[in-house]
Amino acid sequence: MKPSLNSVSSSSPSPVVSIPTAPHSLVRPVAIALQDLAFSYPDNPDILCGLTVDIREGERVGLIGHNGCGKTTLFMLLCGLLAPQSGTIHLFDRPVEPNQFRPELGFLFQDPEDQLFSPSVRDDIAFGPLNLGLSEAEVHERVEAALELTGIQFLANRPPHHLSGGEKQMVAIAGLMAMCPRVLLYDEPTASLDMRTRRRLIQFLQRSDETLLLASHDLEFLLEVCDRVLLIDEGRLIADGNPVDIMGDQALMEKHGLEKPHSLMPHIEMHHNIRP
Ligand SMILES: Nc1ncnc2c1ncn2[C@@H]1O[C@H](COP(=O)(O)OP(=O)(O)OP(=O)(O)O)[C@@H](O)[C@H]1O
Repeated sequence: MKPSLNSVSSSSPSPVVSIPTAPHSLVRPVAIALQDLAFSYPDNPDILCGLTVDIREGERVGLIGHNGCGKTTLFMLLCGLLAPQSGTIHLFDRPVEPNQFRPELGFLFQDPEDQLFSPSVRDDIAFGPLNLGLSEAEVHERVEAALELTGIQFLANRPPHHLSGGEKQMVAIAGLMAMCPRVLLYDEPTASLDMRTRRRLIQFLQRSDETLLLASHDLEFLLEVCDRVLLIDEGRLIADGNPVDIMGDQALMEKHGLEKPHSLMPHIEMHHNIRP
């Protein structure tokens, strides 16, 4: 199917490649609503310029774009760690306020070191639920459930700072899951994972019911997990829709500094030069 060119925002100067995703996603309530979002750092202007997009509950959305296009910045805005210069962000119909804790939102940082600090993995996972004011029994239940969900029971008593990068990543994910968030932001979640752990994460995300927004340069990973992709460049939404159609569009991908994933390339027959 060829992408159709539709303008999805009246303030957007150029058309956005808009490719419909599964129709059932249209009837679910909106989890994240961005309206004309604009953001500049003091010494770095126009990181985001009028971004408008709705993400519905239960969608698994990949966020793609070249290095420095503003993916992590967008996540920090969604968490209220940064405030937009203009535009609005709503999470389940309530505006996101700067520095306001929203337990329904979880953010996996690009570097898991940034979110692990307790003496043991179990304590680390318990930290968030304890701060929600839950009873000891409820905290215990959530920690055990998160350990099981992520398959890291064997790490429960280890100090987080003695773990490998991939193990730390899974502990950080367990810590998020123990908060029972409805929306999860994952920033480069496969960056330090080996093939087996990456596969485990893919299966885990494929089974998850939460709304997911995943920023990644691992396009094969996004193809396996996501039902929708947003391509951003120069602070704007360039394409929005079906992952295979967007990532399979070589001209579109190359124009925005990306490469069509290998699995979407036409099959190339390999000829082995075998000498008798
Ligand atoms: N605190 C800051 N002050 C000034 N500029 C910043 C700051 N943080 C990030 N930037 C710049 O903002 C731009 C967007 O950065 P961001 O980290 O959001 O990009 P990204 O899309 O997540 O990149 P990557 O794919 O490399 O992780 C980059 O040019 C970056 O150098």
